[in-house]
Amino acid sequence: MDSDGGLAAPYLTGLRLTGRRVVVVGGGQVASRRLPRLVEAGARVCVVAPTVSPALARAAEAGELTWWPRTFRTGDLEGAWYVLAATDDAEANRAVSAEAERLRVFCVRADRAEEATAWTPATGEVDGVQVAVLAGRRPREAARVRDLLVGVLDRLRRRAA
Ligand SMILES: C[C@@]1(CC(=O)O)C2=NC(=C\c3[nH]c(c(CCC(=O)O)c3CC(=O)O)Cc3[nH]c(c(CC(=O)O)c3CCC(=O)O)/C=C3\N/C(=C\2)[C@@H](CCC(=O)O)[C@]3(C)CC(=O)O)/[C@H]1CCC(=O)O
Ligand SMILES: NC(=O)c1ccc[n+]([C@@H]2O[C@H](COP(=O)([O-])OP(=O)(O)OC[C@H]3O[C@@H](n4cnc5c(N)ncnc54)[C@H](O)[C@@H]3O)[C@@H](O)[C@H]2O)c1
Repeated sequence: MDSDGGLAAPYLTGLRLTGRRVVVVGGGQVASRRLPRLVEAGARVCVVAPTVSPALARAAEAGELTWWPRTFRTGDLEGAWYVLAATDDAEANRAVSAEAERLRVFCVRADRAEEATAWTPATGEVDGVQVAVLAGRRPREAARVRDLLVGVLDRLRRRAA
């Protein structure tokens, strides 16, 4: 917990992940939604999960990411620059988050945002302009505002063309 009790707004930044190890623990719906952006950003992604979605299994087969088909163990975060805890097991998410904290690696926790050191924005891109929206733990609002902004950027781009 940060010194202000978690009330300050997060500090927005852009992680440059090319060639850097990112560990995603869990391979279900939430991990599958977030994985494509991480791969596109050039991260060396390792997914740790006993089972993964068909899309993640295909990405692993294609060599786009590494899949360790087992539950999380202490030591799995070694060398990671960024971590996502996205299992459906609160105890596993807690262990991932605690290990990341110990290693001082920023970590998203899909089930308990107030205990995480990073949050995932709703993102979009138009012609090299990236948009990232956080709406104070209101993910549907974040996605709605992202869609509005992408729509505006798209109209501006078409008008300029
Ligand atoms: C924007 C987006 C980005 C992405 O995920 O890529 C995103 N969540 C999305 C969708 C979504 N999230 C949830 C549902 C199902 C329920 C529903 O429909 O409402 C759906 C819809 C779905 O899954 O379809 C439930 C939910 N979300 C969080 C918790 C836990 C908590 O708040 O403690 C729970 C309860 C879990 C539970 O009950 O266990 C937490 C977070 N979710 C965030 C991001 C972070 C900051 C957002 C901000 O500040 O604005 C934050 C704080 C941390 C993080 O996880 O990084 C993405 C839309 C992307 C898009 O549409 O493109
Ligand atoms: N933050 C968000 O945006 C958001 C959105 C929806 C749901 N959630 C929450 O996120 C969590 C994950 O949701 P989901 O829909 O992706 O779940 P899911 O059931 O689709 O996937 C869970 C994954 O976790 C893996 N897993 C289970 N125990 C594990 C362990 N010990 N080590 C490693 N992997 C393990 C499973 O093999 C599976 O791949 C849930 O707590 C859910 O409530 C968060």
